[in-house]
Formats: sequence, C-alpha cells, structure tokens
Amino acid sequence: MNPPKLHTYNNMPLPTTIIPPSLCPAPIFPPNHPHFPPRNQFPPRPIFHRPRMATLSGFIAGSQLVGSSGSGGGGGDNEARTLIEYVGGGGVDVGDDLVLLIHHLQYACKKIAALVASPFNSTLGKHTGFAAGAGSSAGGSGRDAPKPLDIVSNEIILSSLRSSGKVAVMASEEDDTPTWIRDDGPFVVVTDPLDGSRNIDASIPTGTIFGIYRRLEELDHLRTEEKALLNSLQTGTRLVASGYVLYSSATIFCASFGSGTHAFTLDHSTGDFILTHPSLKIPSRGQIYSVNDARYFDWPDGLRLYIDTVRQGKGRYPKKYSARYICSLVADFHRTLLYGGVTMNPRDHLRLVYEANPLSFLVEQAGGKGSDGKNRILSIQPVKLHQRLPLFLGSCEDMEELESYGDVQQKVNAGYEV
Ligand SMILES: O=P(O)(O)OC[C@H]1O[C@](O)(COP(=O)(O)O)[C@@H](O)[C@@H]1O
Repeated sequence: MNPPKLHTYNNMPLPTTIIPPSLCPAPIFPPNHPHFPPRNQFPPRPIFHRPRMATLSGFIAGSQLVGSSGSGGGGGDNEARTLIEYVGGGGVDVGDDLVLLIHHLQYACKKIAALVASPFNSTLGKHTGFAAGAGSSAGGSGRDAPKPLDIVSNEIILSSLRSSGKVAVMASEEDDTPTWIRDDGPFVVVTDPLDGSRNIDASIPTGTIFGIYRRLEELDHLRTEEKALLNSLQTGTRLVASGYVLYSSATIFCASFGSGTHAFTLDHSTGDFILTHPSLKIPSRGQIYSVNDARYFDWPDGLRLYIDTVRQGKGRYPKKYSARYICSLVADFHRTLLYGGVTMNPRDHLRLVYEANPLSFLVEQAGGKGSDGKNRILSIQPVKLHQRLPLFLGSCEDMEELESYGDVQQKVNAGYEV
C-alpha cells in the first residue's frame, strides 16, 4: 500500500484519505485535517502542471479512458485532471468559494462510497439505533421511509458542508425543513444524499444528487426559517452547479458548472476523482427506454402508445427499442447520458427540488431535455420543498417524440408495495 497522500490546492494541503467508516454512533466525517486551509486564505493560484503518465491514474487516463473517440473521449489530451484541479481553473474557473465547497462535497461522497460498500451495512441499523422509517417524515412512509444509510449519508453531507464555511443553507430530501448553517455562506445546497437506497441490501447502485444555488442576499432580512425555505425553493434556471455521484462498479462524480457536463471517476489508489468524460454529449437519439414497466396498466393512453410504438420499432426511429430499468435514478440517468434514450418515472414520485432540477440541469448541459411530460423542468417554480412530479429525462429527439403523445403523465398511483 502506498502511504496516504496529501493533495493540494493552491499549494495548500487538502485531506483526501478515506477513513473507513466506524459504526456507532453515526459517524460524522468533517474534513478537519490540521492543515486544512482556513477560509478566504488562498494564495494566488498556480498553473497546474500534472506529471504525464507518472501515476496509475495518469496511465489509465492516457491509455484508455481519456483520448478515445465518442462522448467519453477526451480529444487526445493525455493530461489527467482531478476534479479539484478542473474546477480550480484547469477546466473551468468557478471561484475559490465554490472550489472549496466542491472539495468538501467530494470528500463527503468518498465517505459515502466507502460506507455503501462496507460489510457492516447490514448491522448499521442495530448498532446505531436507527430503524428504517425513524426520524424525518420527509422521506415518506413504508418503502419510501429513510433507511439508516440515508440518515448517515445525510449527516456526512451536512457535516462536510458545515466545515466548508461556504454554505448558508442545506435542504435535504431526508429532512422536513432546510437546515440553516451560516448567515454569510454564499451558497445554497439541495441534495438527495442517497438515492436508490431501497435497493441497497442487494448492492444495487445508488447515488448522491446535489444542486447548488447562490444565497439570495435580498432575503437576508427575513426570519431564519423563511429565508431557509425561500432560498431552497429557487427555480432550476438559477442553478450555479449540479451533479450526482454514482456508487457502482466505479464511483463517478458527474457535474456541470454551467459550461457542459463532465464526469470524473474515482481512482481508489490515489483518492482523486479523475476527469474521464469531459464535455459529455448525450446522443440526440438512443434506442433505450427506462421505466417501471409493471405500472403499464396505470399509465395513460399516450404513454402506453408511445412505449408500444418504440418497442416495436414503429416510431420515428425504425429500430426496436430495448428496456433497461435499474430502479435507481442516478444509475438509470447515468446510462441514459452515455447511451441516449429516455429515462422516466411518469407518476408523481420524484422530487422537483432534490432530483428533477439537478438532473435536468445536467442533461440540458449535455444537450438533452428534462420535462414533466409537458413543461421544461428548470422553468417550474417549486412551491413546496418536497414537491413531487412526473420526470422524463433524455435525448432531444426521443423526448420530443415522447412529448408528442401528449398524455404521458401517470395520474393513478395505486400505492405500490415494492
Ligand atoms: O417505484 P418506482 O416508481 O419505480 O420508483 C423508483 C424510483 O424511486 C427511487 O428509488 C427514489 O425514491 P426515493 O426518493 O423514495 O428513494 C429512484 O431511485 C427510482 O428511480
């Protein structure tokens, strides 16, 4: 094993070592390394010079992942860039405040990645006293109820955002109300800390989804609860950045800062997220639809007709479509970004603030569309924190064809058991 390595930003060391999660009590993982740079004290930025092919990550990026043709290609650039280098000016310059926030967020996600892969998950509930369904009512009841891992993931993210010193308020799918963190935090973070957790016992992929807005300074005079809520209810068009982290055979941090969508793969040997999919472009048409097909008889006529048509190869694209449904939104969305097609949940199930807006921002930045079947998601004004709606995300041509069937939103929600 190589000794743990200290990564740097502007010549200041950053903590990136993954500490194995302990079980009891619920672990909080603040990036509290003694060398962590105090806020607002970055020296001037250096130009990043990366050693070419000097590390495993450089070798992999140069020889296989980056440089191939197609949406995952890097255009022949052999340089391996980490996420932090990328946002710190190597790819886009998002400003020191956001770099620091992203650093803390990626740190939290590495903790969650280690946690979901931990052999101790099955006993987490017993050791921590978390029972599925305990705590917040935000996650719903029954199969929607938060699981121990949801709650721990939520704590990990909240703790990291607090440590960043850059977040005014965090609104989480796991909490009934937003958490006000600090008055001078420049950003607002909305998050689903662990989407797809209902499948976690079967080791099916899960993911973290996040959106970042600026704090609305014009609301600073309001009461804390009021400004926390209103800051969290911003329309998706105001997103500064959004992303997801997929916990699967690879851990992938996919994000947009308003100039394209880019994916970074965790190199477990160094702890770095390495740029593997710069400027992702969703194909203008795919040949895959992704939906919970068991709901077929609860679908409206338009949606049934659309699916019946494309699966027979009788749509605008004369090939028979395939079905893929993992039942884990981040995983289904990630595949759709890479291969094209449409991923959908036509009933009022997914959340506008935590899921629909961040993913719509990403798909639009990759050249695709996000809609509720009728309206562009990013233009919908949220009126409730936990507002649910039908969600359709995908390739432009597939989305246009789907929407041409008009009647695609499922109104019947029979209270499914599984
Ligand atoms: O039961 P359905 O309608 O197929 O919904 C499955 C969807 O629900 C989710 O599990 C999210 O639900 P939660 O937000 O309640 O965790 C997604 O990951 C998945 O795409």
